[in-house]
Amino acid sequence: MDSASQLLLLHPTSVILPYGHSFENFTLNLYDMLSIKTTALQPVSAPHGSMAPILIPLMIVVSIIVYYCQEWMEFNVDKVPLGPTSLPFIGNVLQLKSKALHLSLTDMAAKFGNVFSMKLGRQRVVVLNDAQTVKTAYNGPNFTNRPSVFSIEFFVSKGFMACQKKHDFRIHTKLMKHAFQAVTYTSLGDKLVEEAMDLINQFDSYNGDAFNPREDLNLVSLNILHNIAFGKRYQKGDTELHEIFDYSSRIMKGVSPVHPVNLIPWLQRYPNPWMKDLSDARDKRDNMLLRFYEEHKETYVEGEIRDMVDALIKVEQDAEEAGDMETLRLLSPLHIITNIWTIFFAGTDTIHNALLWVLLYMAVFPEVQRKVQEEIDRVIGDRTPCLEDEQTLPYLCATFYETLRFSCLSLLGVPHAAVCDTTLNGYHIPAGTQVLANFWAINHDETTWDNPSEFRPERFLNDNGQLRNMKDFPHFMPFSTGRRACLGKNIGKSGIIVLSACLLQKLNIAVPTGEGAKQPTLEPEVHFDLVPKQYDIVVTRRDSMRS
Ligand code: HEM
Repeated sequence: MDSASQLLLLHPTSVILPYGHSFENFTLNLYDMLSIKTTALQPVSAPHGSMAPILIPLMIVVSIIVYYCQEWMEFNVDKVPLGPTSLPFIGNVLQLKSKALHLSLTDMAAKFGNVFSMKLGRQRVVVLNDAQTVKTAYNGPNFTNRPSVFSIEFFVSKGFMACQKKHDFRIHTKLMKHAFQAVTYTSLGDKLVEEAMDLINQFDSYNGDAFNPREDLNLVSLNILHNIAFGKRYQKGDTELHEIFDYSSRIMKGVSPVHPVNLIPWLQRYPNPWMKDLSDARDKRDNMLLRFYEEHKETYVEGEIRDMVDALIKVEQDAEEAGDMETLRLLSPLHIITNIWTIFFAGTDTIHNALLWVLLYMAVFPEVQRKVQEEIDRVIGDRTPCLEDEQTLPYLCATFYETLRFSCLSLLGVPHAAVCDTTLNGYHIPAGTQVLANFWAINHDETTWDNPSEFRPERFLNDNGQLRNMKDFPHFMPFSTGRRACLGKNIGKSGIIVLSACLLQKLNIAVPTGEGAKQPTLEPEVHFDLVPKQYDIVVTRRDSMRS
């Protein structure tokens, strides 16, 4: 989620971090807020004989007592999931290691149980730490909402992401699935190969010197998603690409839960620089995407679906012919571009992040890379890889799954919210409470995985080297589960597998060697997702190695 979230993604006043939003920034911002509040509370020299010197400390003490009585009631009377004692204003933020959020949450689960709660700022958030509980919650009807956050709704109010009405959400989902299917059956494979070939040429240009692949992979993932969504791809330096980067990064900052407009609600109603910046970014995005939409309308040819915009124009025309006003209501140009942009935003960062992990693991685990290449040579040979090859490359598929499990790039998924007052594992969860799944704990659970701290694609294969049935891994859900599970799962999987096949057919990836070479670490950086720390690799042509 979230570019979105990091998807975008997307989340609230309080406390959901958007995809890609650094957790470190989040905690720092809370400290800043706190220092502002404490400064604001400094008594300004009280007049002689005033009661202020006694009253203010007394009020503070009473507030603190009331705060802890409320917390005691929540745990012992309301029976919300147990959790660590919090501090007023900042909640449990100080107990979370910003550099190892996944470990902090897992430690808390060991202490308070697989369903625990904590406070982020003033909001109580419930964290689910085992596969069965996540399935119970996410596969049922009571946790299908997303938390409500002003700035997220500001950007996606016309789309499925912020939709809280069951009926409308169902229509949105049907439309989105339609858009995805249309793209999967058109030229997805060709688009992936085109990106892979450009990337190989780009890597060639480094002539075997060490380099950081982050920017190149960013462009590749943006191009894949933009091409699927709007039928356009870019070269480094294109003006339109800069505009996209510009408004996307402003939107990313804007959807942060600690953005001033989320923290101080009256800012949402009066003109101020923060609201102006949000409006400006939204206008730039909408103007560009509405232009793309109009261009598509003018050049649309019945029966030829070039991308998601065409797919939804077709549904729109079909609905017009059938007089289906119910569907048309959610197919205005603004609905169409908002939904497609959300998918673009959600997919770009996750693909980027997944590719970064794949390249890192290939460099650090050369034996795995060798096995992947041996399979590609045997099955594909010199032919250009295509979408259908996914079925015949079990070792590469297993490596993809192991990459998702081991890196746990989607650490907490996208936050859910309770639709109504409900219960989970005997605990009371009030309506609107945010719920997070700790996928790191699930992917590294020693009771379900054999030696989870080892990177071993073979765990997904049977004795004949074929992919095991995914039913053997009911605890593995890298794309989450239930009605809000990842919509781009197939594109994500095919995208990474086809790109990896193209790259590893032609290239060897290694860690830099020699004096002063920077060695990569497998430790992640905690954004909302888990992202590899900056690293360098060395890439050489396989054919040049053979000759
Ligand atoms: C390896 C790549 C990917 C992984 C690991 C991944 C994982 C996830 C996860 C864990 C969620 C949260 C689901 C939940 O809230 O329960 C999610 C949501 C989502 N993902 Fe992905 N994702 C990937 C790629 C993509 C791509 C390529 C796209 C778009 C083409 C995409 C679009 C979305 C959307 C739109 C949502 C929000 C769905 C909703 O709110 O109903 N994802 N993804």
